[in-house]
Amino acid sequence: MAGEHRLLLHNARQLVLVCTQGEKYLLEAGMHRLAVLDNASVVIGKDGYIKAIGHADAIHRQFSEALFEKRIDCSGKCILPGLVDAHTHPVWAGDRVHEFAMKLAGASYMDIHHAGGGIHFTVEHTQKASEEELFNTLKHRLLRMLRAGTTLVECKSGYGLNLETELKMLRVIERARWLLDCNISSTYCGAHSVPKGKDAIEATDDIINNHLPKLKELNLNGEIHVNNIDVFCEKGVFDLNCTRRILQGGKDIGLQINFHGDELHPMKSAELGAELGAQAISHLEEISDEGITAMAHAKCAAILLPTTAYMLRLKQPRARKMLKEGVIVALGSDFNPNAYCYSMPMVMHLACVNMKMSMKEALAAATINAAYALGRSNTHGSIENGKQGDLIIINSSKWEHLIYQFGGHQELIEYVIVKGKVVYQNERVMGY
Ligand SMILES: N=CN[C@@H](CCC(=O)O)C(=O)O
Ligand SMILES: [Zn+2]
Repeated sequence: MAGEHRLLLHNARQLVLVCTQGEKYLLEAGMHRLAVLDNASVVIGKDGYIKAIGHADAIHRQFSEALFEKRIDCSGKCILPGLVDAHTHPVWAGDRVHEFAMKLAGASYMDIHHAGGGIHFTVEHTQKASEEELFNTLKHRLLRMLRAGTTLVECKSGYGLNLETELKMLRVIERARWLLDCNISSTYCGAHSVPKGKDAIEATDDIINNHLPKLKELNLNGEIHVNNIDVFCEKGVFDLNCTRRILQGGKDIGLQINFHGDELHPMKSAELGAELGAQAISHLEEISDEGITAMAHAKCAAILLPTTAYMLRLKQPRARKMLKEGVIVALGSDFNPNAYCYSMPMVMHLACVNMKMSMKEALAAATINAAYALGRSNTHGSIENGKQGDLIIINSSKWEHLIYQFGGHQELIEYVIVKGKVVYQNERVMGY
């Protein structure tokens, strides 16, 4: 096929498509059939979208007359879809390494929270930080995620709690959306904690009467583009009733519901999310059997966060039961000052070891299903014709090494490509 194209990736040992029929998500059986082509090539057009996928010889013949801005020889290597991180809190100031020490010494997450630390500590520092400072740290964090293979990431606000700081955080996320290479799904999380000086009902009223109307106005005039609404539905934070009011208010202004639920205590968050038509619920360590059934019927994705369960020594979410019952299981890093991990390859490894998922399941959960959780699986999460050309190339002849080599992604990932453009190429130590 003659003409000009942006990128040819040719002769990969394995090309991991994930799926081939435009599936919006994969359930357990579909995850087990994860689509992989041997000795294959991919073409990405000038518009950044995938134009052709096939066996290397066939693509070579089909495109023998074509011009490419760039060609990459992938012999002996694997191509995978860019990873999707469905849950992060990347905008904040002030680290919490001192709290890590407290937790190692036996303090629980809620002990620290109720003593005024945890989210409150981060809120204090984030309220004082300038927009510039927050943007610079966000940029640095998103670049680290990109180097670990993440090309679509959900970014939450939630360390402002007051309208002014929540908007500051959302503007910072908006700036990153325009200036940086990775794709962003933006989440308003003003109900991440009850602000000091208010109770949960007063905070809920403030969100509904003041925050949401302002978000609606700014979304309509294009100043920001918020995609999702989030609440921390937890004992001692926002109860089921406050959560319901806030999420319904967000849905009424056109936001997708994607919230924290059933993490530390059973709250019936899963049942509520299914009833409200939530796109996704995160954590779910304490989900009930009825909640699992309800989420499966509602096609509400479960975003499981292996780093948090590991770091806080919580019981693991019941991934196997969720998969068996037909829940759409996705993964996220939960990057935040409590769970400081950028790396989806490490998240997949933890999901396999601690949640008993297979490597195929973990990859599907970190690609097509994570994209579904963000409402983006029509354009992201698999390598299929017409989808955005977001890919990673790893220096291994078996794709599973990306999960198997715990912490090895920095050496393994050789290229990260967004819309057919190389946005990261691993540096080589010269002379070796
Ligand atoms: N659980 C609530 N939110 C975050 C933690 C935020 C924080 O501790 O700063 C989470 O998903 O793990
Ligand atoms: Zn979170």
